[in-house]
Amino acid sequence: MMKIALGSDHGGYQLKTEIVDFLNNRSIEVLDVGTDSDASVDYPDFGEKVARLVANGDADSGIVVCGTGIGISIAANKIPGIRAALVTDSFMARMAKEHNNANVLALGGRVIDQSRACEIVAAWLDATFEGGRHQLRLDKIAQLEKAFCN
Ligand SMILES: O=C[C@H](O)[C@H](O)[C@H](O)COP(=O)(O)O
Repeated sequence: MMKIALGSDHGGYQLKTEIVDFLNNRSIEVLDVGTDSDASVDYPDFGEKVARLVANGDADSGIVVCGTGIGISIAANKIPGIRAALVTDSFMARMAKEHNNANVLALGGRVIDQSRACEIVAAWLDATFEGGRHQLRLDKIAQLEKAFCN
């Protein structure tokens, strides 16, 4: 069964609960790292938790949500091996997988509604990485990571 790590701050909490239901309906196992309420928390803590689960192979991929999706995607992208993509529509979601092989999807709980979020998650899950020229570009990103992270 596919496993997805899911995390948010308070700005993404409500949308996260709706995504949990959507994933459960698709028989996907959800590793929910929190947050668990609307109380104010710091998005880097949850971006890190999701990214670590994906980077170490405990989850197949991840979804992170904050108010805009910006801060939590920046945080997740600091973990080596993570390609977090902030998307706002299903075309971007499909491209994030087909071209960028994004292993973390970032969403804005104050930007998109539940139905848009579900369309986006479905488009990302159902797409397939195309490889080829796109793999060469991902290899360049991996080289950048090697050069600047130790
Ligand atoms: O990129 C950051 C996120 O959008 C946060 O969810 C946002 O900055 C939180 O703002 P506040 O603390 O004012 O609720």
